[in-house]
Amino acid sequence: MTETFQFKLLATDGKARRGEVSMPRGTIRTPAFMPVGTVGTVKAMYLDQVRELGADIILGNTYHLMLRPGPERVARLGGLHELIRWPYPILTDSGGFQVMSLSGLRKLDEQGVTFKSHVDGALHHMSPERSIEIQGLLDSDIQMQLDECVALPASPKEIERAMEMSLRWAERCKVAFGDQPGKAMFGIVQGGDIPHLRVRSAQALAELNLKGYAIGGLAVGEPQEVMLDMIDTTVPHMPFEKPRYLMGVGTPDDMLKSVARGIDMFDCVMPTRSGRHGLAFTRRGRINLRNARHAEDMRPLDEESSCPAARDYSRAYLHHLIRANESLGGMLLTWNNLSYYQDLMAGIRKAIEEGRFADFMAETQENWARGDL
Ligand SMILES: Nc1cc(N)c2c(=O)[nH][nH]c(=O)c2c1
Repeated sequence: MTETFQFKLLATDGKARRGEVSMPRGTIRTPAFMPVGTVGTVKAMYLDQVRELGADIILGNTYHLMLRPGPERVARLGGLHELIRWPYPILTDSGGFQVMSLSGLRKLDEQGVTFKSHVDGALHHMSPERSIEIQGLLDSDIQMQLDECVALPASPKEIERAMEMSLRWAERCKVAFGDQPGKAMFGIVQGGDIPHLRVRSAQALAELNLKGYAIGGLAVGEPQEVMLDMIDTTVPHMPFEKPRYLMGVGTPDDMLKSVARGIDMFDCVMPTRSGRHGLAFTRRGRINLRNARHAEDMRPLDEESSCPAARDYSRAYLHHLIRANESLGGMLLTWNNLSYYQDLMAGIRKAIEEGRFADFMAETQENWARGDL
């Protein structure tokens, strides 16, 4: 651990990178998957379980936390780490993405976003400066700039407008963040599915000399090949020596293919949300435990797994719990899924260290294709 924010590259294998982000609250081994701790909890998990599975960092959603318990209250209670009992790094998003997807958006202009809370209908305004202020009150370790993510498909004019405003907001967020040695503010590359706008955004953000950079505006419903094309377009214009974070991604296959293109950090609700709905991720692909074919299958999800949820419970029981809408069903499948995601990231890191990432990727995809155990 260090008193400052540092990123160092330990190994590369093709475009894949093995690195470490060192911060006062801990070290993040990259490539890293960040479980989403939406409202100060990784849903259906105890945070010590999340840590035991290998998570070095979790994500908090600024939109949800600003509505309740509220940033000033969290600050009075000692900050988010103290409140939720997670002493390791936390990354917070800016809130803008969820304002635009969850709230009753009322106005979006140069000053920021004005919206009605989905909780109580109260009116809120969030400027770039307020977003950074809120993330500071939460005592977030990695803070994201406020940006505007345009849902695809969208017109080139609309995508360019949003990208240029996001660049201006990035400059305002940098000023508001100031100089916080043990913390970082990341910029977010926008530009939709238009290559020259992606390049413009990445190059302009690089000029700001921020501590890390995210690729936003993807995982918003576009086909995987479009996402991968935009990663290929954007990464060469992102600073090589800074961490690269692909927001909202993704499935295990998305992450493998993105690591192969030079991405270091991921977050996604996929393992937690789909676990609560009965979907299990395993080394032999996905298993939907709602399916009647599991009703009398006494096999575990994966007897070779180190996770008790995968090794010690039958598919029949998991099927029963999910069909009965019992909390334990979502708890066990969330536990299994986060275990699988973290095991996959650990396998990726080791493969890059040993110069065999391409073989690891091919073997992993072959196992998925072989189907259920
Ligand atoms: N898929 C995405 C998930 C996200 N949380 C974000 C975000 O927070 N900001 N900007 C983005 O473009 C974005 C995309």
